[in-house]
Amino acid sequence: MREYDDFAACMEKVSSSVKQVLSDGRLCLSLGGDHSMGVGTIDGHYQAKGDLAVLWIDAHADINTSATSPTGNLHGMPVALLVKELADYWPYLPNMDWQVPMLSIKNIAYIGLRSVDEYERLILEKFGVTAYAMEDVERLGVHEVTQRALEAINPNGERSLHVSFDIDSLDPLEAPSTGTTERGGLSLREGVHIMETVFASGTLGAMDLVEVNPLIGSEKDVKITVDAARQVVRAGFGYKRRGMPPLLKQEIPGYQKAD
Ligand SMILES: NC(=[NH2+])NCCC[C@H](N)C(=O)O
Ligand SMILES: [Mn+2]
Repeated sequence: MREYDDFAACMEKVSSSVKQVLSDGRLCLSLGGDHSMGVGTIDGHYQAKGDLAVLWIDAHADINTSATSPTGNLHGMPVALLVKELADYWPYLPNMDWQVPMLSIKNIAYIGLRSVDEYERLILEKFGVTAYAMEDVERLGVHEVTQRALEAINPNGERSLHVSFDIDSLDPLEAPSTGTTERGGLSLREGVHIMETVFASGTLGAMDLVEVNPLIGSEKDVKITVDAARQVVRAGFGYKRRGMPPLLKQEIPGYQKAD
């Protein structure tokens, strides 16, 4: 596993920071960076709120173990580290004793998949994971897919929702500055719609926005990628494309009473 020691040390800190923010009664937004970050953010969320629902929006399933990964890259493994159903498929991991896989694989749903490794596919099938790939977005439309995903993992809206949004879920035309682009992805509009639906559910506890890499691509590539990330995030926290009235003043300026 590449850069394992840094990962283990860093995630323990991420987990305790996220736990702290959520225990203070705030919402938590984590920006990345490598998607392996989800191990820390979701662990911290779980410790603060207990039973969670996780919406994983990604081109990839990120559910490889060290034994199935074709690359050894930790950003392809976070979901497998988090779920209890896969705990017995890992060797002993040094410096990860703080992390106990508590999440049920039944409480995770994917949207946007289009690059899934063979053993990842086997895992998704074996455990009946809720997974809406790009062909499902085409068939059902993004609104229906998002509603069904949320219904599957959080039917009563009682669980705190964690959204882990990988910018590579978007089409590389919309978000080129990321390490593992896959063509044929979500449009920015679809990404924004998913997050508007999440906001409307009133269940969001914490969100990750990951894999934005400003070292990849031209200045223009970086600009459109960061702007896409910004739009996705603000939709999740309540921004409306139809516009927002002023927060403080509710009178229209310039009014003069005719006499
Ligand atoms: N977060 C990501 N960009 N993940 C890409 C994972 C690619 C591949 N499935 C792997 O395990 O290496
Ligand atoms: Mn990912």
